[in-house]
Amino acid sequence: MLRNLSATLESSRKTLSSPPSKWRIQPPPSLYSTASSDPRDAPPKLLVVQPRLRSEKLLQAKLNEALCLANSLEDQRDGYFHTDFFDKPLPPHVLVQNPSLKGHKPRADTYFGPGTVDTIKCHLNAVETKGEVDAVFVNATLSGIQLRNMERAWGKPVVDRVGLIIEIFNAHAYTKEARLQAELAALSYKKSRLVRVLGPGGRYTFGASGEAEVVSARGRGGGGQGFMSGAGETELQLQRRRVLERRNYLLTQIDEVRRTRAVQRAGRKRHGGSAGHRLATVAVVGYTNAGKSTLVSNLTDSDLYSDCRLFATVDPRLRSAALPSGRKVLFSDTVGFISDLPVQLVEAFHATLEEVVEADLLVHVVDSTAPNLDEHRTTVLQVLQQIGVSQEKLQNMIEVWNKIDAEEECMDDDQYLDEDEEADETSNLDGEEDVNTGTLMETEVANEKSLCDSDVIEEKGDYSDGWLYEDDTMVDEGDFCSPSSVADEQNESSNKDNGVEIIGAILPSGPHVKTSAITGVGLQELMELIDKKLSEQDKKLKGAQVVERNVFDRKWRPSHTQDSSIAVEN
Ligand SMILES: Nc1nc2c(ncn2[C@@H]2O[C@H](COP(=O)(O)OP(=O)(O)OP(=O)(O)O)[C@@H](O)[C@H]2O)c(=O)[nH]1
Ligand SMILES: [Mg+2]
Repeated sequence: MLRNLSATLESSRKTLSSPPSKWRIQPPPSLYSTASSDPRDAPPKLLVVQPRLRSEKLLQAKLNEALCLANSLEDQRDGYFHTDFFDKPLPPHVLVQNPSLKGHKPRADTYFGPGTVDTIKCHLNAVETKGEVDAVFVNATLSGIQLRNMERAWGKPVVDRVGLIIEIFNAHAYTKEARLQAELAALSYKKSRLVRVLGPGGRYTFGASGEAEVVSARGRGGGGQGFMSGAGETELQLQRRRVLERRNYLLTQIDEVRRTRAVQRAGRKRHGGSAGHRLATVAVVGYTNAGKSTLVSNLTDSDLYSDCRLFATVDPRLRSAALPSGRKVLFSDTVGFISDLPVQLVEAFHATLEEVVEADLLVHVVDSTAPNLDEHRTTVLQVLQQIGVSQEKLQNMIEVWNKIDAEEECMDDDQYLDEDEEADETSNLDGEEDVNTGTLMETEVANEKSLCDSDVIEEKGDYSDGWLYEDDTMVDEGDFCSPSSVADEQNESSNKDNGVEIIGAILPSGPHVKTSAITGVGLQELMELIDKKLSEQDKKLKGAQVVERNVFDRKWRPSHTQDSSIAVEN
């Protein structure tokens, strides 16, 4: 399924002595178009399948994010992306019934019910007549079995949310450190999704592709138990061993990276500062696309890569700047977070995220134009807690609401829209936007709807700075509950086990500073606040050191009586 996963497994295979051909790992079907020999020439075109959510606002935000994710998958060449994000056409997409709603559970075999599976197939066929789709992206977390069954049903590679995010990390990683970590994440993801499939030559094997019925991810069904079990189990073990061997190799390499980073950090702290200060590091964190890189670039007068595609930054960067007091500090620009951030990524990117944990001060950049801003803030805090940032640092964190220039624009637009609607209630924004984005037009959508008569399915035109619009007529309002129940809908699992209450206590009621990283508004204020917080910290630290030194002195300096007793003994 995933191109990088297949490369990973292929390389792990090569590290072993050549196994019998029957044990070869099935290369997963590629997300990338088969027409192009070099996948970097043609980023894959994905059909986005978005399960419905109870709240319209959340649905709009999630669909928008899913479309951005789908368009963000592109390999870097020489450190650059070769297509402009805004030149990319909007990926085709469908809204379907959410199997988790109404208290139901998603099906174990296909996630969606049979009606929805057929509807998506039908829609895929319609879109495919235009030669538009390489793979299907389902914006949910799927098991290996569900992925394989969907691939069989739709005849296309299928990727879920976790898989796509990991794939994007792999595509965007440029430095050795980021590549190692992204590969490790891909391996961990892969390991939990080995399934039994029918490979070429009619043999059952464990891998990420194949045609036949998935029997079990645990290798049951081969007969017998333990060593006496069937051949399938042995193959699964073999696959797992290969994955484990590669994993161990990657972990060793990443450990080297961590050690190097730790030495560099210690060196910076000891020697880097000026005027008696240690060189403090300020880590800039936040949801992906919040404007972290743009902000760091502007604060440090540098030129970090920033882009509307998600996870534009996977390779962390440090840049220095002078605060208003003249004190020199380092700003660390790092990977952005996202809701349902794959746990494999958090674990694999430990070395990179350690910079955040070890930073002297955190600046949390929030995209103030995001309709689900609170969800973004909570997600970031959850991840920070997950990676082990101390409560003290979280409480001392500066929250910056960025893109206030766009916020104003949005407000202007809203005003304009209201006036427009009043003037002409029949005007339809979707139609206009569809022309611009080159996606399915309303009429075409209508035709497809007649083709696909079962289930809920929908097409919308714009996503770049807009969301779904009010006329979302296919929505069954009866399915929806009050907005208060929305937060735990998409992220049920992530909210459940994390300290939501603790997060509520940490979250400031509003921003400390409002900025526009593009126009420079609020940046001076931010620098002053950073300066103030760091000098406060220094004072606290100095106090602590004085106490420590006194203790140290008392402990080790021998008293007069001790001296004399030693003299006597001598
Ligand atoms: N209007 C406006 N756009 C901004 C502002 N800051 C950043 N952007 C835009 O937002 C997009 C994302 O910016 P980045 O700096 O790449 O965001 P990021 O948080 O580093 O994103 P990742 O690295 O992908 O996590 C880019 O297109 C920026 O031009 C701002 O203050 N105003
Ligand atoms: Mg960035």
